[in-house]
Amino acid sequence: MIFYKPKKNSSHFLSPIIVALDYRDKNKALAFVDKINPQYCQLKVGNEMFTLYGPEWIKELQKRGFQVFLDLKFHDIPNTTARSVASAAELGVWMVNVHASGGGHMMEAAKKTLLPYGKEAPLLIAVTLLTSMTTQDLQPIGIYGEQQEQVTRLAKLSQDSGMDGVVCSAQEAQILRQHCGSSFQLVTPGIRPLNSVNFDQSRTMDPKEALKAGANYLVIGRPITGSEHPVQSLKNLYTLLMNS
Ligand SMILES: O=C(O)c1cc(=O)[nH]c(=O)n1[C@@H]1O[C@H](COP(=O)(O)O)[C@@H](O)[C@H]1O
Repeated sequence: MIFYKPKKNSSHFLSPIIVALDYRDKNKALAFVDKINPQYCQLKVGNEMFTLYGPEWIKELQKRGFQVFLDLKFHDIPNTTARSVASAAELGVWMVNVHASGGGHMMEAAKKTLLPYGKEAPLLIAVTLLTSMTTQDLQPIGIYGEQQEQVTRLAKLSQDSGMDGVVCSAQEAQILRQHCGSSFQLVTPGIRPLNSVNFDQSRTMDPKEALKAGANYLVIGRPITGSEHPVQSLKNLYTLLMNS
């Protein structure tokens, strides 16, 4: 099993699991977080919890030793996006993301703003095509062709614009490995262990298969946080991946 580096040039290694902390209630989130160990996973804070609880919530998680992926999917003009990414860096988060469809100028500006942070800069990741979307969803938004073509096009643009990696579905991991090489980070939501419900996700994959396909990180929310025993579900997944 391969472990992954937390920040560029760091000698510490991280679990491949990122748990999406999509809770409305902070106390419910803490009831889970306080029973797990940072060795098992990193934590992703998205729009729901950040809107409610802000930077203090990030600090609470960092105080407990967790690396935080701030998933606010910035998508704006280059100047605004760059300043937002710099604000994320000020929070000391481990990973932050933007939407690749914001374009090359936007991503380059975001990358440039992180230069002063050197080794302390968060990993900067671009979302390609949301894992809830299928080929049928593309035409109404003016994109003709297959989902995989769109993901590949945006992943290459992201790499050329200096991103450390992309968010994609694990279904595209293998092809992106071929196009983008081995050091480009592939962060894959839509992870669904056998017998779990897809909900609104379309492009899904089993966790072991996702790692085999070339994903670096597996983003997983409801199959863990919505399960009857979230702590046990996380530990089981960790053990499964470590023993594979
Ligand atoms: O950027 C993300 O994290 C993301 C991108 C994407 O394409 N698909 C996607 O599901 N996500 C996030 O990954 C998490 C998936 O959660 P579950 O579907 O509950 O496992 C959610 O927090 C989403 O916001």
